[in-house]
Amino acid sequence: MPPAGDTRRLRVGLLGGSFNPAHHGHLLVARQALAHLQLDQVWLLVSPGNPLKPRHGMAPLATRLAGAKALVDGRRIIATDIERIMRTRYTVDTIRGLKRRFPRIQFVWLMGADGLAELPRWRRWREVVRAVPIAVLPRPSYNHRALAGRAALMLRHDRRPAREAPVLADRPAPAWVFLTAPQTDISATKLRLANGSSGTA
Ligand SMILES: Nc1ncnc2c1ncn2[C@@H]1O[C@H](COP(=O)(O)OP(=O)(O)OP(=O)(O)O)[C@@H](O)[C@H]1O
Ligand SMILES: O=C(O)c1ccc[n+]([C@@H]2O[C@H](COP(=O)([O-])O)[C@@H](O)[C@H]2O)c1
Repeated sequence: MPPAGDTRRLRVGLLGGSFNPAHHGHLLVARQALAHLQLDQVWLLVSPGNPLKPRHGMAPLATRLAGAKALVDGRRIIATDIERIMRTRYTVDTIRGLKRRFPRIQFVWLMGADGLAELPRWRRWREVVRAVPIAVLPRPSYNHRALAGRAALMLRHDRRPAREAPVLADRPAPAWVFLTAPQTDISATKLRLANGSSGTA
């Protein structure tokens, strides 16, 4: 948190996800974002239901939220089901709702490289990009696909070098960076398979 008397606006990174279940890859991404982007907090937005993912195998929101809360410190990294409260599922609506509720916070959208590769499938994705700066975290086996994909190509003029990450939150959107950072190939899919669980247990 900024020191008392500091009038600098709070900088918050938003890591949206299913968290089915939450894992140490999420924690790594959140910690890297805090450090590289000089954020005050990261909020894990536990989704009521990713519009592109099947409902089958998706654990209840309360279970996924509890798992995410158990993983984080609840101070600089917090887990929230604010999308349930705002009744939003599409990111374009979530960001609009958050900016309305928290007009003084500077938000940055965070996602792994798989998110950048998938971005053109999101509802009104160009609007998302115009609404908030974006930081993409590297993820094994997705990085090349993401940087060679349609979103990266269409947004190439808005890409900022990774060394500008510390001021990304101050930049008007559209602006995005692809961070260089240590990577882990952990995924919720792998954990579900290892647990022999469909996610509903
Ligand atoms: N190992 C990882 N490295 C980088 N980013 C990650 C990693 N795991 C998850 N993320 C990012 O965290 C966000 C939420 O991910 P999500 O909850 O879907 O986890 P997941 O492991 O990708 O799940 P699943 O395997 O079920 O698709 C996404 O932006 C995703 O790219
Ligand atoms: O807005 C969309 O159309 C959209 C489509 C797919 C995924 N998202 C968001 O992307 C984030 C990552 O989702 P997930 O399930 O892959 O962890 C999460 O916040 C989702 O709500 C958003």
